[in-house]
Amino acid sequence: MLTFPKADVSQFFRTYSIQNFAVSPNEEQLVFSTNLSGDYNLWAMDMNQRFPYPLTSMNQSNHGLIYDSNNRFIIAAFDHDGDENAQLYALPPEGGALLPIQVNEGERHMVGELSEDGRKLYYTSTKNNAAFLNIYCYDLKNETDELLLKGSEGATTFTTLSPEEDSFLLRKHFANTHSCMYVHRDGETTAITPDASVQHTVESAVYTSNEDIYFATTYKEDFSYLAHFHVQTGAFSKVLAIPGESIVEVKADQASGGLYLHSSQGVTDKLYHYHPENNDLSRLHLSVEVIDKVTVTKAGNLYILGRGSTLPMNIFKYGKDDANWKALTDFRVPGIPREQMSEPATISYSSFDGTEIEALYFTPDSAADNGHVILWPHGGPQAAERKFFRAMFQMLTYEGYRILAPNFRGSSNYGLAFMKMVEGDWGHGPRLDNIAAIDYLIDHYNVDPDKIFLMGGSYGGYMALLLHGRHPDYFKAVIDIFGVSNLFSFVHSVPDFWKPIMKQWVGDPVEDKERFTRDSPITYLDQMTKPMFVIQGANDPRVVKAESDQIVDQLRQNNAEVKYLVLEDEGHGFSKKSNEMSVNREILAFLNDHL
Ligand SMILES: CC(=O)N[C@@H](C)C(=O)N[C@@H](C)C(=O)O
Repeated sequence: MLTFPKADVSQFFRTYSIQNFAVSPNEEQLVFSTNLSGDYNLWAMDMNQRFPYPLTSMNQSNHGLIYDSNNRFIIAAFDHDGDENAQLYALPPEGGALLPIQVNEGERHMVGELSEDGRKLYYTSTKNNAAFLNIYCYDLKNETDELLLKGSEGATTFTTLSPEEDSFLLRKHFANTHSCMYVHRDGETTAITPDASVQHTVESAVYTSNEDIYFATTYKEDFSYLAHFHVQTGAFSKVLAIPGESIVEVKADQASGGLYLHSSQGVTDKLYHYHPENNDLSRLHLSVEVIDKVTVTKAGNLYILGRGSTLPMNIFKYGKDDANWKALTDFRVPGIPREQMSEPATISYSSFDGTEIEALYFTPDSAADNGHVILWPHGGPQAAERKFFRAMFQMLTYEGYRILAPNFRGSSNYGLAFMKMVEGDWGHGPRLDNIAAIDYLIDHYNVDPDKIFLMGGSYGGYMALLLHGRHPDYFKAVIDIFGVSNLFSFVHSVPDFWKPIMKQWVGDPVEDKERFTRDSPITYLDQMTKPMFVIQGANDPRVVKAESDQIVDQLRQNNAEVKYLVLEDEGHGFSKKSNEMSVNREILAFLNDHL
């Protein structure tokens, strides 16, 4: 009877996101960081009532959240307008004024854990050790701060406290594909894998008793598996591998004596319950495609934060009686049911050297299809494009665009060896994997080679710039969102605690001068002939504004067509709804102008 108007761009951004959550130990309250009011704040819901109420009004992103085990207060970390310098505060469960716990301008703090009595806060900070970080313990009663461990060799972070609080686990980050975990007891620091000098990762670890540690590692394997370390004897053993999957998160289920294992495989995740005692592994069905966080309470209740290609981030509780997930939040896209959104196809192609690459391909409804493809190289680069909701992708497919997102070599979730393939090769193999993705689509999916756009953020922005400079004929127009433009300046401008990993990750500007020149987009200014749109957050600490400034300045000196948008109150992403909406409106307008 009634015909409603087509959705406006903004409708896709009228869904909200969740950065983090915590459940009160008595399970009466759920606390979460969401941009429900437009900017990120902490909100809460009483479990018996489930209507959200605000706890904070500071309008900043959350970088850590823990609840006192006696339900008296919450510890939370917030940065300022995207600068990622998280400061630590305490607040009452009812919300209100924040009590500063560690607020040191220009420093970054990472929340660790609270002692069982809620008196001691273990945390990591850049203060006094910007490159390797330090681990501290702050006494909330006496207001005294104790240095527990000075970081060295790689960024050193606190991870877990032992049940008797006489030891803790710490992680050293030597590279994204080389990070080891150590147990620190009686002044001694011991690796929980047999040889820390062998390149491998330790992803996640839990104490199941004061002497038993279960963790996920790639030690001498390509895919991460479950391992065990006995603190007293120092014995390491491999416990369980799931073929083709990487175990990325391990959570103890004290109530059953078992473990929850979160595994990843390419573009999706899986969840298992495992009993080390009887080796019993059972898979839980999921209500999401990708899990962002798993929490298990003392009573044994399981909560997850997760999302899917057509499902915005939501928090779910697992019902053990009916083996079903109950949604505690209900973020959705107003007016657009999930069936009307684009569910991507997972495709696989052989790249220039025979390496098999997986990609997600989003297509619009055939009536809306404008025949144009947007190539989206993801960021990281040691991350992956997965089946997680992106309002921008759903908005663009609704508007008629197809999106191709390849998990080029170097992407995570395909094994350690694949992830290593981008190290010291930022601009050759991954670039050609992106070109092979387009060629594959042209050959197999009836795509017109004259209808291809290019857009990416961060490393994806770097790749968009590089592809533009080296393969301009492939693309109609290019959007770079906080992309690296110059490897020489990038390696010096990243946060100090990233610097120890730069040599393995990107290379050495002196030894690898020739490769840095060849792989820096700024080398190819003269070939950047297509219309460009560059977007940058002024406070971005990862890819600093100077990366975008320099390429825009030089392109303009070359009389190239380049539009430049700087967001003064953002960092590495768009945390404020008003910014997210206006940026996406401009992205759509730019693409439509160059159809
Ligand atoms: C050290 C590291 O790998 N950082 C990534 C998470 C990251 O932020 N990379 C940037 C360059 C990006 O592509 O997002």
